[in-house]
Amino acid sequence: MMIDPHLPLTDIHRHLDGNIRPHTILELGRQFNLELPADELEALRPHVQITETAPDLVSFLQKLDWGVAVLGSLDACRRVAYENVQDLQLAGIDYAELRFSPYYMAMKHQLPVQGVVEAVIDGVRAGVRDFAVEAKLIGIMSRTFGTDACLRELEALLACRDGITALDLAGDELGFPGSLFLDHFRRARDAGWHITVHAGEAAGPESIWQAINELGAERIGHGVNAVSDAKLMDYLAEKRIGIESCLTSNIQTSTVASLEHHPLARFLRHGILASINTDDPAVEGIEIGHEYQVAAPAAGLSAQEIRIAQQNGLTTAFLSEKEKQALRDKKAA
Ligand SMILES: O=c1[nH]cnc2c1ncn2[C@@H]1O[C@H](CO)[C@@H](O)[C@H]1O
Ligand SMILES: [Zn+2]
Repeated sequence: MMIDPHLPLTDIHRHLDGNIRPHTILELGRQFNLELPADELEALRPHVQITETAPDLVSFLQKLDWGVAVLGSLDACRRVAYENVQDLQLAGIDYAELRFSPYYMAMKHQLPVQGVVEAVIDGVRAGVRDFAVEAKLIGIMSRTFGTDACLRELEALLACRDGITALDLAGDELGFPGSLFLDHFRRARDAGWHITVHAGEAAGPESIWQAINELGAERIGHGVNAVSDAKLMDYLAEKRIGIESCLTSNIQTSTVASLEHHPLARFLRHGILASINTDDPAVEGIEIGHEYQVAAPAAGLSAQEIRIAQQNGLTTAFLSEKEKQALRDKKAA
């Protein structure tokens, strides 16, 4: 029993556009008359789910493409957002930060980017009402499509700034370094948003320093390559910068060779506020329970360390102290 039932279970690194159900991909494909690589579930699965380790991050990310390719209308975006909240309930998650890239979702069918943001906010709001879980939204800029596309999605997100809690940067970290996005993040900070950045996943520790010092990151997505920089390890602990670890994802992207080599246990033993999260559950074919029950023990975490990681998820969540306490009280009862 690796999940403490008396503590809130969180998932603070979870892409809603990386968690589109294969069954929904089939249905939307039919609805919009789209050519899919297969027309039944088992044959579709290898096209939308990782079946063997991808050689690198960018190859892994291609598996997300069919999910967004079937988003033929804003209603489809709303549906996918709504189903994502139902998935939280099914997984036993009490609180999640769901992240999404509106430009990536809009791209294939040239949907209005701001319309996508509104549809996602709407779908999540309906889901939270119907499924009795808590969720907040993080806007993603997909660096892979360049600085101009990122500006477009930033502006669409800013138009709905009250429905969004934080800004993130995801996609091809090696091809598009954080230094290209200084102005984008200045505007996000001015809007009063929290900041988290995918860093130190494909690139080295310098990318993590850059995210903290130049982009204003309060948390780091993945951050695996921090282990090679002792000063950075100290800094992360001292400044209480959260590391959003995603164990299975890091194996599937070939970021880490195997779970026993994953740095999460070293982060925790160093006093870093690292947490356990899914990343892209439908694409990975896992859920949060698997990360706690199977992946974390395989990564060398003791039961007590897993419990600390569970606490760290709430500690580093983009919530007020009052909101965190309300979640704790609900579980302790
Ligand atoms: O593990 C990851 N590392 C970096 N970027 C990611 C990861 N998973 C998904 N995305 C990126 O996030 C956006 C969709 O939310 C897309 O840009 C996708 O490529
Ligand atoms: Zn991610």
